[in-house]
Amino acid sequence: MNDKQNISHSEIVLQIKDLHKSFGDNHVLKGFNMSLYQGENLVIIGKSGSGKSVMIKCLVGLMEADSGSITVMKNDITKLTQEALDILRADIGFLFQGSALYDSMTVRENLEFPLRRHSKKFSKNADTEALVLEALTSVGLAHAIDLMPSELSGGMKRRVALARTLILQPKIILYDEPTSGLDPITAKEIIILMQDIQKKYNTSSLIITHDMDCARVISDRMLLLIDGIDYAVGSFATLSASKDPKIRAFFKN
Ligand SMILES: Nc1ncnc2c1ncn2[C@@H]1O[C@H](COP(=O)(O)OP(=O)(O)OP(=O)(O)O)[C@@H](O)[C@H]1O
Repeated sequence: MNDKQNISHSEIVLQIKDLHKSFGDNHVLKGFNMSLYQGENLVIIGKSGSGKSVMIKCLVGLMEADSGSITVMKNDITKLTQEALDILRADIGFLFQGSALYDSMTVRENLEFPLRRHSKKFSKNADTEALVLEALTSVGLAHAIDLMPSELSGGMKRRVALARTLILQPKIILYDEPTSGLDPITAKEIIILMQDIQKKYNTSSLIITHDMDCARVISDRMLLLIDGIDYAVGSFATLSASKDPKIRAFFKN
C-alpha cells in the first residue's frame, strides 16, 4: 500500500481558514482555505497574480491579512507574541526564489548564519561543524563546504540554499518556485532531492510552482488557487481528469 494513502488521517500542521486580503479595490484573497497534513507535499498552483505570494506572506507574518485565521502547529499566529512567533519560525523552513546565498561568505559560513540567528533552538554545546556537514551531506555537497557561492553552479546554489533551510531541522518547508530558472535536468535533480528530504526528515511541505512536471512528481495533493479561493483540491490524477474548464486550463498538455 502507498504509505501516503493515509495522509488525510494524520495531523494538520498548518491551516488557513477564510483568509481575506485586498489592496484597495483589488480583492486578492476572498475566503481562502488550506490544510497541510503532517508528512505531505501539498502543491499550490495558480495563475500569475492570483495571490500565491500574498498568501505565503500572510502565512509567515510578512503581511497582515484583513481577516481569517492562520494556525501553525496548533498556534494561531495572529495571537502570538513576537518572541513566540520567532521560536515558531525556527520550525518553518523557506526556500524562496530570492533566497540567495551571501556572496561574501563561504558555503560553511552561509550555513552557520541561521544557526546563530536561531541559537535558542540549539544548545550552546551543539556541534556546529557536524550540523553543517549533515545538512550539506543531505544535499550531496559536503565537498563544497569551503567554496564561495561564485564557484557554484545554479543547481548547486539551490542545493546549498536547501541545506541552509534544513540545518534548522524544520518541521514544515515552504518552497516558492523551487525549480524556476533551472534547466530541466537540474530541476529534476532538485525535485528528487525534495522527495528524499521529505522521506528522511518526515517534513510537511507547501510547494508553490508553475512547473507541472514538478507538481505531478512531488504532490500528494494539489490546491488550485483561482478567483481568490481554494477552487479545487485533489490529487494530480483527479484534477487532471476534471472536465471543469477553469481546472482544465492548468493541464492543457
Ligand atoms: N504590497 C502590495 N501592494 C499592492 N498590491 C499587491 C501587493 N502585493 C501583491 N499585490 C497584488 O496582489 C495580487 C497577487 O499578487 P501575488 O504576488 O500574490 O501573485 P502570485 O500568484 O504570487 O503571482 P506570480 O505567480 O506571478 O508570482 C497582484 O494583483 C498584485 O499586484
